[in-house]
Amino acid sequence: MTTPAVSLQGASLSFGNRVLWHDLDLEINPGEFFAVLGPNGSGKTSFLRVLLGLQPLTHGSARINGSSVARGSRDIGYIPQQKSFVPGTPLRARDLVGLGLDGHRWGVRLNGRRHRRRVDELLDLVGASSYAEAPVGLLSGGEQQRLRAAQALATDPKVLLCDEPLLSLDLHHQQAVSALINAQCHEQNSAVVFVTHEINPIIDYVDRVLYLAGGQFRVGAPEEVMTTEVLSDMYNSHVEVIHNEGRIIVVGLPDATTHHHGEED
Ligand SMILES: Nc1ncnc2c1ncn2[C@@H]1O[C@H](COP(=O)(O)OP(=O)(O)OP(=O)(O)O)[C@@H](O)[C@H]1O
Repeated sequence: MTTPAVSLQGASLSFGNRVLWHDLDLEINPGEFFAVLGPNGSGKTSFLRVLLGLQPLTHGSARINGSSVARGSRDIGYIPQQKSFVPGTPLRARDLVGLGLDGHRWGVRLNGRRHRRRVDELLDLVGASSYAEAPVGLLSGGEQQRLRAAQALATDPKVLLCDEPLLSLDLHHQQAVSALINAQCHEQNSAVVFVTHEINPIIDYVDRVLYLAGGQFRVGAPEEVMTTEVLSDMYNSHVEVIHNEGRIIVVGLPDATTHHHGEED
């Protein structure tokens, strides 16, 4: 039996009397593309922070490849939610990607030429070759974001955690970066946990979703979770889900962050 890449047992996370999720049992397998969806403040980033070992659970346990979560795990690649590098950051684009390769401190260190070739390959895959030598602080938000994706993929991680990795990318680069993440998942057998507000750019790749809203969660295939019935129940308000030509359109979302099940508003 394969060890799950990610495993949560009886996991709950609350801040004060605010419950983000409660009693979550979940296993994510190697080679599975797992999307985490939900409105602002529903706990998507907190979910990644639990897996990164940065956020303790209120109850339950979280494991990565069979071991308790720990900060700095070499099994994990992470594309953080976008924050800009300041203009004076003393790194070129290729240095940033190279840091991903160098992160394998105990692994086989690539020699100079192979290192350079791999960095060039990754820069090319995210369409960043033309600005390889540019200081990162001078690049646009989307250009920086593509480098972060390349850096995370450089480590060939067993578990790839992505926090809104397509944010501020144009359509062409959204497609390129999501295809690259999909290849890491379905060809290299990494488990991908992909936080997003919008499922459509990755709809062809997603195996299962975790939908968080109003202190509740649902897990299942997109067609099981993204339905009028399920989302209306979670939001406690009528939400219409339209499936059209392979896309999912959700209409009439209330502000779920101010409504918490089990609480008096
Ligand atoms: N350390 C903390 N202490 C107290 N509250 C916190 C802490 N971390 C997160 N929260 C709260 O938990 C909620 C969930 O935050 P989180 O960033 O996980 O949401 P999110 O789903 O990623 O939101 P967004 O879509 O806006 O990025 C927020 O209301 C946030 O203020």
